[in-house]
Amino acid sequence: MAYGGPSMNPPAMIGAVPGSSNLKQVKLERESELRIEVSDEDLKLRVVNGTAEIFGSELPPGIWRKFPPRLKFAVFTWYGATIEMDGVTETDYTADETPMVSYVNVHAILDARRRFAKASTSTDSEPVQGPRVIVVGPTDSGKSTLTKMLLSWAAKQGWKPTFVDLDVGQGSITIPGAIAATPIEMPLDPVEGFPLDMALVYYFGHSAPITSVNNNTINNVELYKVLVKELAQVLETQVAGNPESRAAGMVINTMGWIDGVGYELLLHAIDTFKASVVLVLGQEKLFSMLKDVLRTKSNVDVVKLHKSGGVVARSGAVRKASRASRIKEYFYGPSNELSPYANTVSFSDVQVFRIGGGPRAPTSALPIGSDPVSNPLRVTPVNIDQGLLHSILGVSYAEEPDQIISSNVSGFVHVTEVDMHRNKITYLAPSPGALPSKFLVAGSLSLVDEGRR
Ligand SMILES: Nc1ncnc2c1ncn2[C@@H]1O[C@H](COP(=O)(O)OP(=O)(O)OP(=O)(O)O)[C@@H](O)[C@H]1O
Repeated sequence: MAYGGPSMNPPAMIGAVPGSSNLKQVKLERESELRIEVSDEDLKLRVVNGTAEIFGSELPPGIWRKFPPRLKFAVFTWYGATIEMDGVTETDYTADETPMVSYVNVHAILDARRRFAKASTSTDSEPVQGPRVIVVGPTDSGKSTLTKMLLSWAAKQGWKPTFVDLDVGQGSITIPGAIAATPIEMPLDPVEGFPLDMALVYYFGHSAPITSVNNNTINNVELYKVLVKELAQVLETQVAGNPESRAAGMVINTMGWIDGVGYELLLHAIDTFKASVVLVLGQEKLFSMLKDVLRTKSNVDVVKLHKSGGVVARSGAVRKASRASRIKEYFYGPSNELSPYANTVSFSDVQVFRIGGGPRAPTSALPIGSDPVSNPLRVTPVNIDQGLLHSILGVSYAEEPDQIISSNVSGFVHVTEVDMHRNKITYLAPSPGALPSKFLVAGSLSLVDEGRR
């Protein structure tokens, strides 16, 4: 099997379907895929013949599915299929060189380990832990995509693995700026993505551990580590009481930041989650560094995998736009089918906090002898004023302000109006009614509301 770089074959088209200018059929040979970037309009697609899957999730035969604008995905077939599309794509081409066989081989090994762990549950006093897989690699190496495949293939076989998302840049469970985990009980829907109802979410509040806001560098590396630890500890307790989820293990997605502090954070995540399999996508250097540093740990396997030629590289601007659309998706749904609820409350009904000392103060602005580095874990009340307009705030489950760092959030609100005359704040929330808590957490994430997409 050959895999690696892109192989752009002219679409193996059966041709336009008579009677409709936008209908076309594509015949896919075994182990090939149709790579699609949806244009600015929805695309409809169905499997006419054979079987095909999108990132590990099988498409039901004959049924039209609608894919929203700008979605990038591949329809892969193991044994051959005919696909029908209705609509105009930005791009679509078939590729027969994919790393899918190596990915499914990894799945087979994980499956065997899950079975071994499950069998041990009933016999051993110290049950074996199922595989804890962490997917690492540079930006745009296909980490999220491989994560989805491994989860969907596992769920298809009846496992309920836990998905852990540490990528605050994209935030696939809820929104960017959050780290979260959720059990996966069914293959993932290619449009809806990850289920939200059982998610355990911590709000970090920034799109990267070190960010720049209004030309000020904000270093929240400590906070990131603390939240990763909190999440790991809670999952550890949950898994300890649940043999099914312990045997199924975890699949952990990480940020594409792999140098310097980013590398340290990867090691921190590997250690904190006690990862047993490290999958390194598309980078020789990272692979050998990790292999070397983890060589003394006999229970950790470091595996190198090829990046798929279909992964679409995104510029900084595209990433920013995709973060904004991810946040909109949280409030409006993937196909703009939901309506968030607007609520207006008095300033006194809520308390907003920020974690960390904000930007570093220049030494010259501080009293002599004082430390220019502010406490990275300090929880400070925030005055409600126009500065909060457009902010995305996490609704904390904390009962007291000093529990804010260690508390998960019930969801997010988007501040759409701050009325300084009436001391009222208006926000959008995904569900109606009063907020489950009055403690709100602010970070540097915001969304300038352009209304519905
Ligand atoms: N085989 C493929 N064909 C078409 N599109 C693909 C394929 N694989 C991945 N993509 C698309 O490429 C984009 C980037 O992939 P993905 O999000 O998996 O990369 P990543 O490494 O997780 O990115 P990040 O650096 O943001 O974490 C996504 O939009 C994904 O749907």
